[in-house]
Amino acid sequence: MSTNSIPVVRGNGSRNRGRKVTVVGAGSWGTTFAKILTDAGCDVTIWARRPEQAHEIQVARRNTQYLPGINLPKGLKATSDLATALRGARLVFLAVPSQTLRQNLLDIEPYLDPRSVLVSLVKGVERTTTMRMSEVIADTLDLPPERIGAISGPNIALEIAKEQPTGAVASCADFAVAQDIATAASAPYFRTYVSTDVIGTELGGVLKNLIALAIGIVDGVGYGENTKAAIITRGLAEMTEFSVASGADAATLSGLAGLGDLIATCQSPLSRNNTAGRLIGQGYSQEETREQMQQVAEGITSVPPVLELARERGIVMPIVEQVQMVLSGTMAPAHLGPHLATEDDVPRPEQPLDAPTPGRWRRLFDRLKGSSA
Ligand SMILES: NC(=O)C1=CN([C@@H]2O[C@H](COP(=O)(O)OP(=O)(O)OC[C@H]3O[C@@H](n4cnc5c(N)ncnc54)[C@H](O)[C@@H]3O)[C@@H](O)[C@H]2O)C=CC1
Ligand SMILES: O=C(CO)COP(=O)(O)O
Repeated sequence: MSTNSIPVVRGNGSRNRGRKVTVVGAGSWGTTFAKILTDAGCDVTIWARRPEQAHEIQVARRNTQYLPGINLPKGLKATSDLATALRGARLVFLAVPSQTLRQNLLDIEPYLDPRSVLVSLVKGVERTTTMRMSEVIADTLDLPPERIGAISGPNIALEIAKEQPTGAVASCADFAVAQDIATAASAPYFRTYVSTDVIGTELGGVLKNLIALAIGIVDGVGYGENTKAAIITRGLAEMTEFSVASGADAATLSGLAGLGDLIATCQSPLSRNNTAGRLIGQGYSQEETREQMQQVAEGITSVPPVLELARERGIVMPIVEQVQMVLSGTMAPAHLGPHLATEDDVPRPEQPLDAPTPGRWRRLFDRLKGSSA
C-alpha cells in the first residue's frame, strides 16, 4: 500500500449488524437520519405519519416531498404503524416538530421496550412550557437521564442525504450510553462525537436557529458580509452566555453542536430558518412566511420561550430580542443590523470582564486537543 493512500472511513457496519433501531418522523431529517443509521449497518425502521409516505419509502426507496432526487438504502423499512415500527428497538430516534413531540411520545409509550433509549434529533423548545426536548421526554415518560440522549451538529439534511461528509455530537448524561448512540449513528460520511453535556448539545441546536433567522433577515434586506459576520460572532456570544446560565459547558458551544451548526445554518440557502428570515427581511409578514414554508422552521416558535428563559436567568440577548421585534412587526428588518446592542446600552467591552485567563485558555485548549482524536 502506498504511504500516500487516502484512509477509507468504514463506519460501524459490523458492530451494528442486526441492531434494531427506529426513527420516529419521516420528514427531511428523520429520513436522512434513517439513511445514516442504515449505512452504519443498523436494521432500521422509520415511522411515517402518512401511510402513502411509508409506502413510497418502503417500495420506491424515495421520499420525494422531503428529499427529492435521493435514493434511499435498500435495507431501510418504513411503516405508518407504531407497534410495527417500535418492535424490538432499543434505540429510538425522534425527528418530529418540537411542538408535537409531547403528543408523539404519548402515542409511542405503549410500544416502547422498557430498556430503550430515546434520542432527540429535534432543535426546538416547547413553547407552552419552555422545556428542552430531553426535558419533555423526561416529563412525559418519566425516564431517567441514562435513557435520554440528543444528537446535534451542522447537519443540513439534503447535503447529508447526498453523502457529503460532516459530523455531529451524541450526548447523554451516561457516557457509555452516549458512545452506544454514537456507534449506531456513525456512517462513512457522518462522524459522531460523544458528550455528556446534553443541555449544551440541545441548546446549541435551538439557539443557532434564532441567529440564522437574524442572518436571513439582514440578507433579505440586502446587507453584506460585515453585518452577517458581526451577527454570527455576537450571536455565538449570546448563545454561549444563555447556555452556560442554563447549566451547559461553554466548550460545547464552541464545538460542532454550537459554532459548527451556527456556521452551517447561517451560510446555507437550504436552511429553513435562514430562508424564513430572508422572506421576512424582504417584507413578507410572519403569516405569509409560514404559508410559503413547506417545512418546519423551528426558530420562529423558539424565540418567545427562549426570551422568557433569558429574562428569568438575567441574560440580555439583543439579537434575539430584535428578531422578536422584527417578527412581531415592531421593528423594521433594516434596523436589525445596525442595532446589535439595545438602544439604552452603554459602550462595553466585547469580551466579558471575567473572560478566561491564559491558564483557563490553556486548560480549554488541552481539553479540545484531547477530544479531537
Ligand atoms: N432538516 C434538517 O436539516 C434538520 C432538522 N433538524 C430538526 O429535526 C426536526 C424535524 O425537522 P425536519 O425533519 O427537518 O422537518 P420537516 O418539515 O422536513 O418534516 C417534519 C415531519 O414531521 C411530521 N409531522 C408534522 N406534524 C406531526 C405530528 N403531529 N406528529 C408526527 N409527525 C408530524 C411531518 O409529516 C414531517 O414528516 C426539527 O426539530 C428540526 O429542527 C435537525 C437537524 C437537521
Ligand atoms: O439544523 C439544521 C442544520 O444543522 C437545519 O437547519 P434548518 O432547520 O434551518 O433547515
